[in-house]
Amino acid sequence: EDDFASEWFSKVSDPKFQCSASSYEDTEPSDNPNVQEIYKIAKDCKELDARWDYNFKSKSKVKKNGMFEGVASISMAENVKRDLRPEHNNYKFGFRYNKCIIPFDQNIKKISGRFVNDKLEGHVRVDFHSGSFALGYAKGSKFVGTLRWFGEDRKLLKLEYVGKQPSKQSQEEPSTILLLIQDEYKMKRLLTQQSSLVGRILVTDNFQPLISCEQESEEIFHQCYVIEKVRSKINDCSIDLKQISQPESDAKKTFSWNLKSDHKVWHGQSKFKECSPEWETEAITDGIRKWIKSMENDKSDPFWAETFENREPWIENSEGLPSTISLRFPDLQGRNFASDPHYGIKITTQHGDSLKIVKENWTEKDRMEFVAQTKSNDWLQTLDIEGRLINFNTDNPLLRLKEPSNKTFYVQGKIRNGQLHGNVRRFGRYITDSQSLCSTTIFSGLSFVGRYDNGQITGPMWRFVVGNGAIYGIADENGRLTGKRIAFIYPDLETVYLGEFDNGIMVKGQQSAITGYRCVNGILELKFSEPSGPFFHFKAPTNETFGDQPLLTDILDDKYIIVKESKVEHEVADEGAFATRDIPKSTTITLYSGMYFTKQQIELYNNRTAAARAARNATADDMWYDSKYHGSMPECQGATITIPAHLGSMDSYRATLGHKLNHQFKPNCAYGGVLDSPRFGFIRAFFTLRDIKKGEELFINYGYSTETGPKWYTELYKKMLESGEIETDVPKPNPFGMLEIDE
Ligand SMILES: C[S@@+](CC[C@H](N)C(=O)[O-])C[C@H]1O[C@@H](n2cnc3c(N)ncnc32)[C@H](O)[C@@H]1O
Repeated sequence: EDDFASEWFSKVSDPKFQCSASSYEDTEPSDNPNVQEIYKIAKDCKELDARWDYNFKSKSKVKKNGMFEGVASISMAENVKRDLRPEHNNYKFGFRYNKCIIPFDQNIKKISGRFVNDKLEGHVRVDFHSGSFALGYAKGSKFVGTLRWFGEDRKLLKLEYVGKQPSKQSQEEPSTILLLIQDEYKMKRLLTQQSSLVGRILVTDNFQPLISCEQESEEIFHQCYVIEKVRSKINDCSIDLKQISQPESDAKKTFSWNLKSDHKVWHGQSKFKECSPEWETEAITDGIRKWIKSMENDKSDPFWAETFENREPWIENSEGLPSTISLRFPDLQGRNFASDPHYGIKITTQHGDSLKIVKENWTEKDRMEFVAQTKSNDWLQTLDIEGRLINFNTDNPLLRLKEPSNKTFYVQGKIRNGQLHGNVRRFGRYITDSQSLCSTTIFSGLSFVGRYDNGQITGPMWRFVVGNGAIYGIADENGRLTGKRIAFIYPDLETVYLGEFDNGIMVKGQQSAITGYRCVNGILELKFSEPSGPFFHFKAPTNETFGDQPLLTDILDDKYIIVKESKVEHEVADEGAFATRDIPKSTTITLYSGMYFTKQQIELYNNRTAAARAARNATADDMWYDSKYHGSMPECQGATITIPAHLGSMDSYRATLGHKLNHQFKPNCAYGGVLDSPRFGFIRAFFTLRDIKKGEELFINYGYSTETGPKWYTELYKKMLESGEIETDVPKPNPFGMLEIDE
C-alpha cells in the first residue's frame, strides 16, 4: 500500500502529468468568500486591481461582444504602477471591449483553460512572471480539488486540496492531505485533515516511514512517533492516508526531532548531549571549551530538544491579540545602546505562532514589553521574530523584522505566558563597565547562557565577554552576577579570579582554579578551589593613573610571563618577556593595560612630548622613544593605552606585562584584539601564534612603517631582507598596527 503513495507522489510531481477530470467530479468550489476566483470581471475599470491591459486569445474566433469562450488564454503584461503602464499593443483587449478583469494575483502572466460564458471551467494552468506556475481544475472560475504549485525549475513546491471535501461515501473519516511541501531538508510535510491528527503533521521523505509530529518550528518537531501502518486511497491526484496502527500509548516511543541536524532525542533520554550531569575532574579545560563551542554555534540550537511538559495556552486579550510578552535582561538595566543600529531581539515562540512586534513600551528601566500579534496562520512562516531593542526613553516607531547579523544583539529562548522560561542564549556582547568609552558598542559573539524561570534568571549563569573571557556564577535574586562566589575566567579557561562581584564587576577577587565541571539541564556548572593570594579588584586606568595597583602583576601575566633582559642583541633592546611554561598555540597570555587616554587626551599628550623634544633639539628616534608603549584602541572612540616612557621600568609599573614584548618580523605572538578584563576594563591582549616552550622569548610584530619607523626597526628590516629571512612585503600583523602612532 505504501508503495502506492510514493508512486502517486512521483506522478503528481511531474507537471506533464494531468490529473483526470473525473477525479474532480465530486468536488465543489469552496463557499468560503475568502477563496478568490482566479479572475473576476470588474464591474468598473476603476476598481482596485482591475486590469484592462490584457489580451484574450482563443483558438476559435473571439466573440464580437468580447465574451470569454472556448479554449483560450488571458495574458497580462508585467504589472507596473497603474499610471505608468505602457500601452502595450498586445494587451488592449480590456480597453477595446471596455471589460476589465481582476486576477487573484497581480504577478500572473497567463491564465490558460477552457472558458464558458466568461468563466473558467475544467483544467487550468496559471503562469507567473517569475516562471513558476500552478496546475488545477476550475468550476465557475474557482479552483477545486488538488491544486499543484510548481517552481521555475518545474519542481513541485506545494500540493494543496482546495474547495469542499468530497462527499463522504463511507463512514470512514477521510484524511485528505491539505498541503504538501518539499522543504530544504528534502522532506515532505503533510497536513492531514483527519481529526485524530489535529495539530499534527506528517513528515516523510518517501512515504515509508511516515512520522507524525507536533511542529514547533521550521526544523524542530516534538512528540513524534512512527506510523507503522498506513493505508492510502488514491484517487488520481488526491490521496487519503489512513493510519491503521494506533500510536503506541507508550510515551517512550516518542521523540523530538531536529530536521536540520537530523538529531532525534527519544523520550526519557537526556535532552542535552553537551556534557554529563556527573562532576568531571579530568581534562577540565577541554570539557569547558567543548561546551562553550556548542553554545557559540548560533546555527544550531543546543537547547532545541527542551520542551515544556505543561504548555500553557497562549492567552489572548479581548481584541484577539496575544498577551504581552515581556523580556527581562537585568544586566542591561540603565545601559544605552542607542548609537548602534544593530541590536535586536529574536524570539522563538513556544507555539509556532509567528509573531510580529507592533509596539514596544518600557514600563520600567530594566524591562521591555512587546505587544505582539500573530502574523498569519501560515504554518510555514518562520517562527523567529526580531525587533529592535531598547532605545531608552525614546518613542520607537514600528519595530522591524530582520535577519540577525553577527553584530546583532539577539536572544534565543522560549516564552511561556509571555515570559522567558527555560534555557536562554543571548548573542551580542557589551562591555561590563558601563562607564567605558566602548560601553555603547555591541560586539559580536555569544554573551549569555542561563536559565529563566517564569521571566527570572535563576541558578548558574554565564556571561561571555569581549576577548572570550567569561563571568560565571549563581544568579542572585535579581538575576545578576552579584555575590561572594562569582568567577572571572580568562580565555585560557584556566586562570580564574574568584570572589565578590557586583553585576559582573569584580569587587574583591583572589586567584582560584577550576576543579570540576558538570552539566545540569544543559547548563555548565563549575567547582573551584579555595581562592588564595592577594586581593584584586576592578579599577579602570585613567590618563593620570594605572588604576590603583600598578605593582601587583595580574594573575594572567604572572602565570605565563617573566620579564628579564632581552636576548635581542641591540643597544635599545633592553628588557623582554619570556615564557614561564610550555604554552599551547592560541592562548591569551598577557594583557596590555597602562594609562588610558581618550582621543583628545592622547593628542594633548603627544603635543606636549613633541614640544619638549623640539625644545631640546631631539632626534627623530626620540619621538619613537616617547611613544614606544602606545597602543591604540580604535574600538573605543580613538582612545590609546600607553605607559609614559619614563615610567616604563618594572619598578614603576608591572600590573600588566604586554608592553614588555619586543618586536620580531616573524613573531611567536600576536595582538589578539581586545579583552574586557576584570581589573582594568576594556584593554588589549596578546596570544600565542604557535606552541611555545618554557624559556622562549616572546615577540610580536609591531607593524611600524618600514620606511619611517624607528632606526632599530628599519635597520632590522633591511637586515632581514638581505638575509632572505623575510619577503619584501611583510604582511601587516593587524589592522591597527601594534604600537602604531597616530601622528
Ligand atoms: C614596547 S617596548 C618593548 C619592551 C622594552 N624592550 C622594554 O624594556 O621596556 C618597545 C621598545 O623595545 C625595544 N625593542 C623592541 N624590539 C626590539 C628589537 N627587535 N630590537 C631592538 N629593540 C627593540 C625598542 O627600544 C622599542 O622602542
